[in-house]
Amino acid sequence: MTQNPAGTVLEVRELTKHYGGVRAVDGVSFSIAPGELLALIGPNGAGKSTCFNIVNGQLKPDSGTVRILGRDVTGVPSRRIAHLGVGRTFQVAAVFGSMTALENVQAALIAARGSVFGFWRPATTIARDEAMALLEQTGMAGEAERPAAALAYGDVKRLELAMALAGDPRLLLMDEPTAGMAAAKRGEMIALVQKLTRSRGLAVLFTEHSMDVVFGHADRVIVLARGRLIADGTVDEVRADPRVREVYLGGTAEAAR
Ligand SMILES: Nc1ncnc2c1ncn2[C@@H]1O[C@H](COP(=O)(O)OP(=O)(O)OP(=O)(O)O)[C@@H](O)[C@H]1O
Repeated sequence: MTQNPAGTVLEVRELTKHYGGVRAVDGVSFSIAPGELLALIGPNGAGKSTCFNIVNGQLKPDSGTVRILGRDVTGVPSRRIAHLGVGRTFQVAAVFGSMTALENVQAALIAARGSVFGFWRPATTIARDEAMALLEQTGMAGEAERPAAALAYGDVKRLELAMALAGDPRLLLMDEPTAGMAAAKRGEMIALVQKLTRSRGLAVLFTEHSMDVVFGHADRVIVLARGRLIADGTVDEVRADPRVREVYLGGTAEAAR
């Protein structure tokens, strides 16, 4: 098992959440260091969403702790977690369709900064250069002036990533970042996330169903099965783990390839 005792950004300890008799999450512990891209995987019903939603503050655990940058945020609501150095992207992209890509990122920067921008400045000039820089980093500079509603699906996901970076997060939580994308685009998207993880020293936790995405790009993989953490290691370690092969061979054989 791989451990990250030093410089931990996210530390999850003994998380448990039951629904009646169902142990959705059962004593799960893991951590993420800066510059690390960590995939959370597992078969259907394994507890991924429950675990992810406890970390992002949407759900309260029955027991256990979530620490972000050393601070106990267990049960702190998502809107407050966002102000503690955490960025998020969603399965269903959350952008304003009638606004341009640039305006969407400007709005995200304004939301992240609160009132630090002077009220006398016209809205269109606020944080324009920073917003453009984020669009450049996500390969979206060429689409800056297009309304978000007119963007291709993959570009909306890139825009959402640019917006999630607006608060200059240390931890990025991505719920199925490649959901709904064609195979080739999935690889491009996660390669971009991988590059940003390195260049910004981000800690990234992402859930993912595509094993090509996970095994091609994650630094570490944690595997849930029936609420329990059954593996935590590098791609090679996890792929070779007999328990992982067993749970996936019961459903899809893809993970064992
Ligand atoms: N609100 C709820 N009420 C009752 N049971 C729930 C609730 N949410 C999740 N569960 C149960 O908890 C278990 C874990 O569900 P969860 O959605 O976290 O798994 P998952 O790994 O994200 O699954 P999937 O890949 O299918 O999205 C499942 O047995 C599910 O039926």
